[in-house]
Amino acid sequence: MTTKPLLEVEHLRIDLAIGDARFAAVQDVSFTIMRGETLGLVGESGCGKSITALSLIGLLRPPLNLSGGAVRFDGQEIQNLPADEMRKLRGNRIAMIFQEPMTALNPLSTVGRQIAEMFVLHKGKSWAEAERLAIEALVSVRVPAPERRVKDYPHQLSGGMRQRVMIAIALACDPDLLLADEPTTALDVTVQAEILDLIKDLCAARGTAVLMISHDLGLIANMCQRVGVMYAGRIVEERAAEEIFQAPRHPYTNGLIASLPLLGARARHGRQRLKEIAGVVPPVAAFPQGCRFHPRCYAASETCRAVDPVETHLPQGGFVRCHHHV
Ligand SMILES: Nc1ncnc2c1ncn2[C@@H]1O[C@H](COP(=O)(O)OP(=O)(O)OP(=O)(O)O)[C@@H](O)[C@H]1O
Repeated sequence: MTTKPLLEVEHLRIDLAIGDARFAAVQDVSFTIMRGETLGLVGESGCGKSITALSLIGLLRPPLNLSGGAVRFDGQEIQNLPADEMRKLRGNRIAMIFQEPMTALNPLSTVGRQIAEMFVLHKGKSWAEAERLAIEALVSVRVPAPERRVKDYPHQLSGGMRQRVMIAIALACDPDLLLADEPTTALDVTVQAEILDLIKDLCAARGTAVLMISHDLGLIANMCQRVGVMYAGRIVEERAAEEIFQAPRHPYTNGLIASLPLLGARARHGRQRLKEIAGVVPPVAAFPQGCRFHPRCYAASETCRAVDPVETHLPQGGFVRCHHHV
């Protein structure tokens, strides 16, 4: 018996409109997520990670639009779903948490009310029942004194507590898939680790699949079974997390790993200079011809300047998109 993926994304294309011109901000992006699996998307700022996640649940707005490819969720094509059906899917079966919970939470409503709303809207519960479930949801995300906290407004909570509330809202309806876009970037390092552990534990216990987005390869390596490395609107390498970390095949992945701080060395020497990849991700309208990474790549050749590399599928699973991959 073959198991079908929970999410299948095929040849996704997202266009950015500038005046009358259209530029592919994301092009030919394909990946799958199995039930209960955690896939990481990693890459520098501006690579297209967030807009990829937003496109999956119909949240792209002009000047961006999903212009090609297919998104199948649990066997159903959802890229052209009518808005009301997409709204039902969102929150109920696919949930999302963002970097800054303050922007996603309503400042004028108590956190208890905002969690309870999920049970009323999506599960048809009465308000009395939903308020009881909201307290249980706060217990599950390890918020102390939940009976008191449900009466708090978002601004009365710390950043870490707000993110716990967002997780409680996201997981309230027991979704099959959680999209987590830089969920800890705005938090202190110690709080970051607690929130990541919480996401990992809750999703593992409930069998929730996760698409985890971060610019931090270290975080992704800890959280994910498989990793897709994005550069300039493309996935350039996609493999099992341990393999990619031990033996990167794409020069960009190699550069990301080389720029990670080595904790041991830093502890010994106090400070450590990181090897950065020279240059920055170009804006969408200035993606280069040929391989989009070639202007920053140590291995670039004439072929790379002229010919866009295709995905080379690897015998042990996954792929790499590079003319000179190792
Ligand atoms: N509303 C918008 N209008 C114009 N360009 C946009 C808009 N949203 C995103 N972009 C562009 O699309 C590209 C991809 O952005 P995206 O936010 O997905 O990148 P990212 O990899 O998630 O980085 P970050 O972590 O900074 O969000 C970037 O070049 C960005 O400038």
